[in-house]
Amino acid sequence: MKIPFTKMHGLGNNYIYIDLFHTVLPEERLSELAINMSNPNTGIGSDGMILIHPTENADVGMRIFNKDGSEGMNCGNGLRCTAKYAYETGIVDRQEFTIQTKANIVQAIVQVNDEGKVEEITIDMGAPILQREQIPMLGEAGTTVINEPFQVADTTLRVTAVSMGNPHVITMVDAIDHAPLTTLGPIIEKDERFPKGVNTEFIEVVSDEEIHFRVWERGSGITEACGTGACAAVVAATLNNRVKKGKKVVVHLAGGDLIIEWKQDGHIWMTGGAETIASGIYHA
Ligand SMILES: N[C@H](CCC[C@H](N)C(=O)O)C(=O)O
Repeated sequence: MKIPFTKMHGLGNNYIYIDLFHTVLPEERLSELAINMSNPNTGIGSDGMILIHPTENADVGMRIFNKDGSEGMNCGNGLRCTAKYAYETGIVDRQEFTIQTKANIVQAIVQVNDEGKVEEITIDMGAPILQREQIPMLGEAGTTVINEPFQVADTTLRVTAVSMGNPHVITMVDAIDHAPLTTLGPIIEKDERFPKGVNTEFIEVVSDEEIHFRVWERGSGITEACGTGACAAVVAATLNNRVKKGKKVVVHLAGGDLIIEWKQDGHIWMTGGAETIASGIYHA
């Protein structure tokens, strides 16, 4: 099977994009394709696969698969790349449009340069989900998880849990370069207290408008950036009274910066770039 693809990245968080407006893929092979295409040795190499697809519920739909073949519910960097692709290929003909994910429907706004190329994208990511059982995380239903002691390996972290449609658990550290990302990331990812797994973030809050951020992603391990994770990090820092609602926060991810604002209306807005790396034909 020959599959046209476009490889794109948002701050180094890179995926293989398949345009299902012009290509058909068998549903039963999607997980296998994500694993095989993501392999840097025998495939194209990426953090996973993203499908851009028609939907009656929005102008365009997006599905994300991690490199282990699991399907995620949402993807912030993927949304910015999907918005860029949809505008530049004419799937949409407006600079403001909607994108449906498995988690929700978001509003995208693209900034276009003189050559008709999308340079910057803002996504209204909607409101975060904070109820423990909706993260999901085990424990007393109806409660939130803010600065909660979390025993793991031989240490006790203080964690805050936030869902952006996908689960995130955030720990504030004093120095981001010493965050136990590679040691605790994979353990927390599979911890039974997170029945659907979890994306694990460590953040260093520099001021009420600046955060350093690193992530171990569910299903993909360490990535250069995680847009939903950056949103969850700003929510966590706000819930811990380290930043203020209604203020733009610069989140420094390994691959670059995102501007995140948790607005007074409860929605989170994410602004950042997206780049096209290459396109071609994958031989499945
Ligand atoms: N990198 C993505 C998140 C992927 C989430 C995925 N790892 C999962 O939830 O299983 C982002 O930019 O938001």
